[in-house]
Amino acid sequence: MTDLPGIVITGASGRMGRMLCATVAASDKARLAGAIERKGHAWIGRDLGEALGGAPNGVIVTDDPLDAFAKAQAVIDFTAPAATIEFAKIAAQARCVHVIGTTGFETADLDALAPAARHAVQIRAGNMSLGVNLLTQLAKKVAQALDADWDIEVIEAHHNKKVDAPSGTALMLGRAAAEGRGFVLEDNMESGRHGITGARTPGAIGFSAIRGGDIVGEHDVLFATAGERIVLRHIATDRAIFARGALKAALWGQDKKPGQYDMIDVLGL
Ligand SMILES: NC(=O)C1=CN([C@@H]2O[C@H](COP(=O)(O)OP(=O)(O)OC[C@H]3O[C@@H](n4cnc5c(N)ncnc54)[C@H](O)[C@@H]3O)[C@@H](O)[C@H]2O)C=CC1
Ligand SMILES: O=C(O)C1=N[C@H](C(=O)O)C[C@H](O)C1
Repeated sequence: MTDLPGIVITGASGRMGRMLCATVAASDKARLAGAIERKGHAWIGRDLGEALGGAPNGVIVTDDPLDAFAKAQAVIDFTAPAATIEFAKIAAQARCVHVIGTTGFETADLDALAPAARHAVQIRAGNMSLGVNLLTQLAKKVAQALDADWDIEVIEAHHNKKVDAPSGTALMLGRAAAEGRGFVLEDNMESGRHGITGARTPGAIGFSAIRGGDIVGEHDVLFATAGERIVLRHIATDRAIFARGALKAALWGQDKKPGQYDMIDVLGL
């Protein structure tokens, strides 16, 4: 046992869970304190290191988050909205920093997350990478600088197992552009065009989603007007960028007051 902050990974067997376990285990600033999977999962009761295909590491995968969170200082959670809402309540009880990478929340889900942040630090972002968070700032600036006759479209591409659309990142970029234009995204967004849609709604921010193969995550913010276009683009080729950002957030949150934060706060952008 060391004095390093202990971190629990939820959804440890998932695409991001595996990457997070490896990132925390390799860090000299944190220790891997626990691994959670859903009830009935084949990894429950197994040594995490062995389940990941390597040497035993002494971390036993559990479906009991309260016991695991109580022995840790932070939880990194890339799972699913319903699971994350439950983890938020338990992180608040255990006074653990809760880093939320999960996407696909409805408005009611976000409302359900809020009370837990009265007791614990909650850091949530649809994308934990430095590049995307920087791009949100650029999207806001460009949207602010251009006239309303520049149409804004967000185009995203992901692997064929992704369950939510638009992606959390696309929504972050769309929200930033809407903020630059001085409106709330939900008041003027268009997604899933199909059939006789009619002409584009002036001023709306449009969303398109591509799903295929093993694409890690690609996002364009397109600004288009008569005679010219600007494209802001981010391409993720390695999930390690998200895991590194999440670990940074977990460490950053250690001395912060309870409340809701995002990666702009963590990165100081
Ligand atoms: N914010 C960011 O930077 C990023 C966010 N994501 C988001 O993270 C989430 C997970 O993505 P992936 O790892 O690709 O999905 P995945 O499906 O590979 O993994 C999800 C894991 O969560 C586990 N899980 C689900 N319910 C659970 C519960 N109640 N208790 C414990 N474990 C539970 C599943 O068993 C699975 O192992 C998605 O919402 C995705 O959009 C993904 C990459 C980056
Ligand atoms: O599900 C994914 O894979 C990803 N999800 C996040 C999102 O919804 O934007 C971040 C990244 O693009 C990968």
